[in-house]
Parts: sequence; C-alpha cells; structure tokens
Amino acid sequence: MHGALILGDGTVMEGSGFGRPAETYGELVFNTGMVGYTETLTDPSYGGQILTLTYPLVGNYGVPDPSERDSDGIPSHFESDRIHARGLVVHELSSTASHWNLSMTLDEWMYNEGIPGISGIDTRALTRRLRDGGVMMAALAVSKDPIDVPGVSESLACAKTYGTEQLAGAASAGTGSFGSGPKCIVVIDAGAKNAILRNIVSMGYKAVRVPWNASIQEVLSHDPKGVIISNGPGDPQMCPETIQTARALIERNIPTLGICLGAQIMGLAGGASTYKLKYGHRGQNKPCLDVSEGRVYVTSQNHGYCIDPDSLDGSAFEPWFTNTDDHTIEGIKHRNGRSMAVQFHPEASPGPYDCRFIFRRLRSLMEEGSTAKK
Ligand SMILES: NC(=O)CC[C@H](N)C(=O)O
Repeated sequence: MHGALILGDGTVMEGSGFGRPAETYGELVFNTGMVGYTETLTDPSYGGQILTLTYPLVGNYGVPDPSERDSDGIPSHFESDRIHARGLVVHELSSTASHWNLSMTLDEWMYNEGIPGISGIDTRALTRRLRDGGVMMAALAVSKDPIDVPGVSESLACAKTYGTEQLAGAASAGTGSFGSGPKCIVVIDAGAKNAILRNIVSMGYKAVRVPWNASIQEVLSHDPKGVIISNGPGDPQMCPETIQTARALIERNIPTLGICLGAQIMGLAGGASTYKLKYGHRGQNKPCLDVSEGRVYVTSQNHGYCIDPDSLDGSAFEPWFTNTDDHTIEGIKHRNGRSMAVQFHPEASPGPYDCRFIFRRLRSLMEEGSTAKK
C-alpha cells in the first residue's frame, strides 16, 4: 500500500502503508522506548497524536489477545480498550512476528482498529527534525492508490491543532469498579491507563473509576480513602472541571496522587502554571532526581506539557522530582504533605517498575495520616 507522512513544515516522507487505509491528522511525537508498542498504542495519553518510534524494528512479537482479562476484570495486556494514537510511523515493520502469546500481527491489529501506519521511514532522522523544530502537526495518508500529497497538505493546514482539542473527555472510559477491597481509591479518569487500576487492586483496595469531569460530590459519594487523578491526552488547561475537583480535594486534605496529566492538573489547582515543552519526554529510561533524597530513578514518561518551576514559588506545592536531562519538574508535593503528583508513570506499562513505590506512598498517606509526609 502507498503511504505518505506530511509534516506541518512541508516535509514529505513516502513509505509503505500498513494497518487501515485512511487519512489522519495529529501532533507528531516520538518515543524512544525499545519495546511496549501494545501498551503505548493503547495508552489514552496518545489521543490526538501520531506516534513515531525510534527503535528501528517494530512488530516482531505481534499483539496478544485483546479479550484476555485478569481476575478483577482488567484487560491483561492493554492499557485501554482501543488504540488511542491516530497513526504509527516505523522504520521497519516486522514481517515475521512470533511470540508465545501472539494472537495477531501489529498490521492486523491496526487494520481491525482502523488505524493507519507507515513503514520505511527513517524514524531517527524524523526524530532529529522534531528535536530541532519541535513537535508539529502532521498528516498520515495510507491508500491502495497513489497519495494526493498536495490535497492532503491542504487538509492538514485546516486540521484542528492538538492543543485546542478537548481530548481527555474522549479518552475517559467513564465509570467502573475493579477489585473487591473493603476500602476504595477513586480514579478520576482523564484517559487512565489500566496499569493504574492494577496497582490499586494489588494494594488490596477497590478502584472506582469516575469520569474526567466528575464533581467533588461525585468523588466523595464513593467514600474514598484516597484519589488518583490520572494521565490523559491534551493540554491540562483544557480540563477546568478536573482542576476544580482537584482544588476541592486539596482543600479537604484528601490523600491525592496526580499522575502525568493529573500532575499538571494538580499543579494548576494549587496555583502553579504549566507550559508546553519543545518536543516532550516519551521513553522508558528517563532519569528523575528525588530532590529531597538525592536519589535518581529510571522512569517511564510520555508528556509534552510540564509544570513551570518558577510558578511553584508561592503555590501550594514544592518540587519533588526533577528530570536530570533537562532539569524540568517531574514531581511535586503539597507543602502540608497530604497530596502529591508525579509527571512520570509509576505504573510503567511499558517501562521499568522502579517507581511503584509512589503508589505505596499514597497508601501510607491513606493509612497513616499525615505522618507519611514524603
Ligand atoms: N501521559 C500523560 O498523561 C500526558 C499528559 C499531557 N497530555 C502531556 O502531554 O503532557
């Protein structure tokens, strides 16, 4: 099949199409992870984006069975119930996928999900372009017929830009309850990954999922011991309802953990501000320093926005983690110790499990009250 990737700066890259023939538009971002395309593509935080992978060979272990669920009813291998990225750009698509739990190839899965992909692209050269020019809107066209590049470029110029779309609402899976623990943690779902639910259940708590725009009354109606504000796509400033609920949780001293988009929302609720990074952090080996303990963790990340460090002065929060590559803020904690937020992904999936202790910090806060300050 024909495939063309057309960037907002006028660059055109032609390759072979795979997945579903379609034309799609989104913010083009790159991820440096070497594995984990199943989890990455189903991560709702990629809503509104076309994803390119720097690792050169993709698809060689296929895709597991989407219907497999664990005993708590949470999908075993997928981070949500569908692919959220709008398109996929790879260098080489493996033609010989093989794995013990493979149920289909990446090409078949993307076809079934209606998502176009392109291979034969020098994704490392493309990544250098994004690092120099910053993330930009792009079009991906896949067709059995030759691509009308000028026509697609024209449509790209009219496409809605990433930052102006309300993406969290579309990514939010709505209400649900998982696990059977006697006490519950409410997850405000702005596009929550299933790994967040798995971590809650594995701590012996019930996970109660509420929509991204749930009011404080709706959250409190579940009598939660704590609350997690989830990851999700888009600009955090497009989520005023979630920011309002976060502010109410902070005011009530309810143990709360924000993750990625949730961290940015917590920051905004506490009086800090956010800004857009030039090309974001997306990968599985991003080093983060715990500024109070002087310890560095290897973290999984996927974000394009960040909390402004200068705006933390005079806000309810202080810095907790910084990124040792570019010194941006990667975590904040409330000055009263009752709420905290991390920009990276303690739930991993994909990525290292080194930061699962963040969930245990929330548990300490819920179970020991204000003694668990860190
Ligand atoms: N993974 C996330 O939650 C992403 C948060 C936000 N959409 C960003 O890009 O910064």
